[in-house]
Amino acid sequence: MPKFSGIQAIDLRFPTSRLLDGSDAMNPDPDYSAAYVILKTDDAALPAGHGMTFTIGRGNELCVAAIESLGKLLIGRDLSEFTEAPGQFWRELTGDSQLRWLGPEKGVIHLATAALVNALWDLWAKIEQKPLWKLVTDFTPAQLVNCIDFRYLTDALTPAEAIERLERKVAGKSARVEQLLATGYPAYTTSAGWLGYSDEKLRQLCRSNLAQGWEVFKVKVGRNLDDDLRRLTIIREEIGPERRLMIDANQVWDVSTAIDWVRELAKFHPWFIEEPTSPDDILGHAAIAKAVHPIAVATGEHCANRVMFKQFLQAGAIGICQIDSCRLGGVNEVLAVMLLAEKFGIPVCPHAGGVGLCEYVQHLSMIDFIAISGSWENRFCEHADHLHEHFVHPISMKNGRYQAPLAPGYSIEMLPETIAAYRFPEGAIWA
Ligand SMILES: C[C@H](O)[C@@H](O)CC(=O)C(=O)O
Ligand SMILES: [Mg+2]
Repeated sequence: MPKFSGIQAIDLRFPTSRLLDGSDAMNPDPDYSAAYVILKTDDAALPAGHGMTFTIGRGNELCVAAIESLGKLLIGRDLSEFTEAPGQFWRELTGDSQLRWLGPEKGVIHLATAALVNALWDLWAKIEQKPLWKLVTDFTPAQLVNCIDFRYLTDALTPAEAIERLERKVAGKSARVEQLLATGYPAYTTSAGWLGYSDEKLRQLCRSNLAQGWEVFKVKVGRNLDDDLRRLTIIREEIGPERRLMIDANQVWDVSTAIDWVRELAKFHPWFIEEPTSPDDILGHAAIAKAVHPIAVATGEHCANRVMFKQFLQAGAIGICQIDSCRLGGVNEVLAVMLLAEKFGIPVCPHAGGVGLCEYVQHLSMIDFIAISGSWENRFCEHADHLHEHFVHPISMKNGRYQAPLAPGYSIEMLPETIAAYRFPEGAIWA
């Protein structure tokens, strides 16, 4: 049986702040970055697993160090320990008694968990010669549930209930695979509305995105109310009154400011307000949700773990669940949150963009559609048009929809020339 034999953790940074791509009210100058992992086994005939976690620049080196510390737990273990009991393996990786003190299951150590766990899944899917979404949706309900650590969840969802809920979706799975392959998964774009872009650039990008077939748009708000009113007027002029529009404040407001500000913007009919306040304030989100109804409240890109998501759902604090492929501890924990969201009847609209996040989350939305919620109604996977050229198997979009990836793996492997050029600080881009 192959054993894990080596881990390489690499600091990759992309200078996106130079053009203010990705800028918002809280993060004015992000340099999209990846703490990138290559996971090897002692079987030279097997491919390597690739994974990454996402940061916005400074501090990426902390994730690299955490990946190196956590990665030592894998070395010498059999690959089959992961593939036969993925949930138990995940618990062991996140449960190391000394490393766990750094979280538990939050912050840098959990970002590192995501990079390693995602590399494990990439490796498994490559060995099975399937894209990740197909690997997971081919599981029986019991196999899928076996991927999840249910500790801290059973007051909301037990493994037995999860299996029973998944069983209900089995009959329609193959029809949904056909539908997905025929049309792709619905998406929305954030590319037009970064906060640092000029009004003219916002207008031009709305036009070019409409021409490419985009129907659903998200724009950044929250730094200055007059700017928001002007920018939302522009975007409504361009996309019209009917298309869906969402707004994202990236955590800048107190609860009462959020309520007042969103009421001022309500005339633009946003579908949801994203991250209106601290990502840890569950009751604050619940208060905002009540006050701004029927505008939904969305959060998740900074939601640390499945326990926090459980409470957001139990408290009725969110109308949209934004799983994040790198903030949660990789595929296993994302599956747990998607099952919880299904139980509470809340649509999953993953956070994406950054670098690599679109490549990852397309698989997760497809798993949700085929095997978990069985629906794409009111569900859109985020898209942003940056840095896809760096991937061996980049996303493919048509008419604002993600086309199902067909290459084996989790679509996250980067080109060797990218890894050489963007390595921080020694790569040519940074020299
Ligand atoms: C700093 C990131 O670009 C952030 O603005 C992304 C985000 O909030 C989103 O895509 O949503
Ligand atoms: Mg956001």
